[in-house]
Amino acid sequence: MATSLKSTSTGFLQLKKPQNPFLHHSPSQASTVSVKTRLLTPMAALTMTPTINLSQTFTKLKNQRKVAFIPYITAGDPDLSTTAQALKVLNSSGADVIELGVPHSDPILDGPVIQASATRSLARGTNFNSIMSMLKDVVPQLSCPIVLFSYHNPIIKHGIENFMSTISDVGVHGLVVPDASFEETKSLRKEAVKNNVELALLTTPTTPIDQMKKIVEASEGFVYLVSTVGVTGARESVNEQVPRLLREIREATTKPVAVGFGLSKPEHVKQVAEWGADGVIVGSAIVKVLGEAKSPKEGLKALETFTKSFTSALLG
Ligand SMILES: O=P(O)(O)OC[C@@H](O)[C@@H](O)c1c[nH]c2ccccc12
Repeated sequence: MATSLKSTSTGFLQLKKPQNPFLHHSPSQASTVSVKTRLLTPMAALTMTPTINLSQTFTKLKNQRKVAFIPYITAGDPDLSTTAQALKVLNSSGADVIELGVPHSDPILDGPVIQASATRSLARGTNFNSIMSMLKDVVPQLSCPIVLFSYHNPIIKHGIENFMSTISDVGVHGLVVPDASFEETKSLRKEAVKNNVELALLTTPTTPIDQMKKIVEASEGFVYLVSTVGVTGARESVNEQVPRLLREIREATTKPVAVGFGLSKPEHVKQVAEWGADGVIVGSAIVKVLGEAKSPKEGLKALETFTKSFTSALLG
């Protein structure tokens, strides 16, 4: 039985477990880099599209009065080469930020769809290093920032400094560590900041107000509002508490707020956008379409159609 999310020091704690970059350049540096590249190797300049970071992305969208569409997929499901193509399909279908999950053997915050996805990916032999080499190749072809999702344990095993410099070097802009306690996020944030990686934190419907204020104060890039208690997974409807939760967060911070958990239909994301969210996150429903298709080719085709149903709902 998957563990449900409960509020704790960080934002949320699993019942089972008692605790809850991008060598990205600032625009001026980016233009320097692209100018240098253009002078040296014109072809490289064609693929070098220095993306902006999370905060800048949300500011750009706010100026355009747009709500960010943020899909989540598991790296390596059904395989890493399909993930590389899926990232490009998501980007070209209108994703504004992409969440990419590092598959974990014990994804206790995830529902059955993402748990199955992680299992398929791990069975293919996906690991942190193979994901990084895929990203090194693909990120320069994307115009939207990547937020890596990793459980806490693998980061500690890898070494926080090494983990942060590696993800920054391949062009990852943001990081979410959903099972890190608030205390644990402090050491993560220290290394993330050094590597220009924005560490986004999560708050839930059961996070005490004072704790939520600490979380939104420390969160970088955006605040992840988990819309409902429980684990990830498509729900029939969106929690009616979201407007109140958004109001409470808005009183505590001007940072952008993206809402996730359970959103699985275009009308869900439209509703959450109308409630004033700066971004909407869809994971399980997207993972299912891509990972459970009869073939990778069919999965990618279905992914494009499904993604466009969300992005057009947000434009409507
Ligand atoms: O799958 P859903 O219900 O659409 O929720 C988004 C979620 O999948 C994604 O943001 C995510 C994947 N794994 C997580 C673990 C914890 C919190 C969030 C996540």
